[in-house]
This record gives sequence, structure tokens and C-alpha cells, in this order.
Amino acid sequence: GKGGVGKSTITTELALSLRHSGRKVGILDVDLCGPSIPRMFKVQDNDVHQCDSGWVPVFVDQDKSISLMSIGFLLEKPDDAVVWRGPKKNALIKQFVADVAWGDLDFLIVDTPPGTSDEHISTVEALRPYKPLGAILVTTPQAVSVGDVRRELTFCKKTGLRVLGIVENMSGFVCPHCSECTNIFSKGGGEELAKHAGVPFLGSVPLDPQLSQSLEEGRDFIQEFPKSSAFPALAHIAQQILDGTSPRSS
Ligand SMILES: Nc1ncnc2c1ncn2[C@@H]1O[C@H](COP(=O)(O)OP(=O)(O)OP(=O)(O)O)[C@@H](O)[C@H]1O
Ligand code: SF4
Repeated sequence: GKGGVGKSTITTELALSLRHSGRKVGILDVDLCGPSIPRMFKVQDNDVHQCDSGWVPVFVDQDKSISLMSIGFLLEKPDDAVVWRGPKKNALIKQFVADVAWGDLDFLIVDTPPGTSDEHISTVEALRPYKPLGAILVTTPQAVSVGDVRRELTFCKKTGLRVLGIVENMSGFVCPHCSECTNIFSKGGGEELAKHAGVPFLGSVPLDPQLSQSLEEGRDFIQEFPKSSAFPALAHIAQQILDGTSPRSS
């Protein structure tokens, strides 16, 4: 829903958690005006190239267990601005879905921009033939962010997209000295909304300086910081996705 609530963060950590469980994951970054996935994996200087079956995505590691596609890899300079109208965005998203040599993935996670705009409609339409599992909605605990997620719920209903659940991010800060939890942005808004809307609540991820530092430096938070405050919630979210899906058969 809202900008800056942690959609790319949850996308990144979910992909890392699923890889940790032995799954092959692709990430499609359809945030055309503010792509942040390449930077979060520290592969922002990579380019994509063409092969017979389409664009080859950028692989994060040697074993090719995480592959990425983002407009960030197609820009000449990282600071180039994408000022496009809907039809051009629609055409690129269609290409991202159909013309990328994703290979044999267990999961494709799509990271979206805020709102319910051209990118969202194009993505849902382009993915429809592949029968997407559903949407994960990310909010912070405050009413202003929860309100935006309410609009996303309506969008999902209108477009027939199943809601896998709601994640409440930046939900409290656990002091690294005394483990006291301070609810900086209040608490519980996401969980309440999930209850009210009758969709699963996937968990509360606290503000965690080790998480933001890992993302800044493109490090594998799931592997390197299993004792940090955000780890259990992130692992639990991934487990619920694994428990609730059978990707090979869908
Ligand atoms: N739980 C968390 N703990 C600490 N930092 C976090 C947490 N979640 C997100 N952040 C930080 O907040 C910032 C915004 O997160 P992110 O880019 O994931 O948001 P977004 O919703 O994808 O933004 P946009 O709407 O611009 O696409 C990032 O710098 C990220 O490192
Ligand atoms: S919560 Fe307590 S220990 Fe942690 S920073 Fe605040 S005063 Fe210090």
C-alpha cells in the first residue's frame, strides 16, 4: 500500500528465507520509478543480456537460487528517471513476465510500487495465465498506512487476487541492550485489519538496525543474523507461505 513501509524489504527477506529452505526464487521488481531490489542484493551494477529464450535475469549467487529482473538493470545510469505513461509500463511488465528466461522456479515474488496504479493492474493481468498464488500486503502499524492497505484489499477483491496475508512491518523496536520493546509507530494495526478483513495475519516484524544495515550492504540477513529481533518473524512468514502452498503443483 503505502510508500516506504517495507515491501522491498519483505520481498528480499522472504526470498532469502525461501532459499534457505532449498527453494529456487525469482524476484520481479515492477517498481519502475524507484527500483530498489538490485541495491538490496548489491548487484546494481549488473546488466541483463538476451539469449534465445529472452532476457537472462541477474543471478545473486553461483548456484543461481535467486534470480532478479528489474528496470534498474536496463537503465544507462542508476539515477536515470523513468517518466512513462501507462501503456509503456504495461508493455514492459508484460515482457518481464513473458520474455525473461526465469528457468525452473519454485516461487516468483513480485515487488510492487506503492498504490494501486498501472503497474499493479498490468502485473495482475500479465500473471493471470500463470495462476498466481496471491498477494502479501505489507503495512506499518499506523492508521495512515493501514488505510492504504485497506485499498489494496479492495484492489485484490476486484481483480480476483487471493490475499495470502498481511505483514505488519516496523512493529516496535526491541532494544539491543535490554530487549525492552518500544512501540515507536504504535502496534497492532495490521493484525486488527487482518482480523476485520478475514484474511490471515502473517506476523509482526520489528524495526531492526541489523536488518536495515544488511539491506544497505546487500548482505544475507537470514544467514548472518539468526539471533536478531526481526529474524523469527521473517522466518515464520516464509514458513507460513511454504505451509500454505504447493508451488510444484500450482
Ligand atoms: N523491519 C525493519 N527494520 C529496520 N529497517 C527497515 C525495516 N523494514 C524496512 N526497513 C528500512 O526502511 C526503508 C524502506 O523500506 P523498503 O524500501 O523495503 O520500503 P518499500 O515499501 O519497498 O518502499 P517503496 O514504497 O519506496 O517501494 C529501507 O531503508 C529499509 O532498509
Ligand atoms: S530501552 Fe532501556 S536499555 Fe534500551 S536504550 Fe532505552 S533506556 Fe537504554
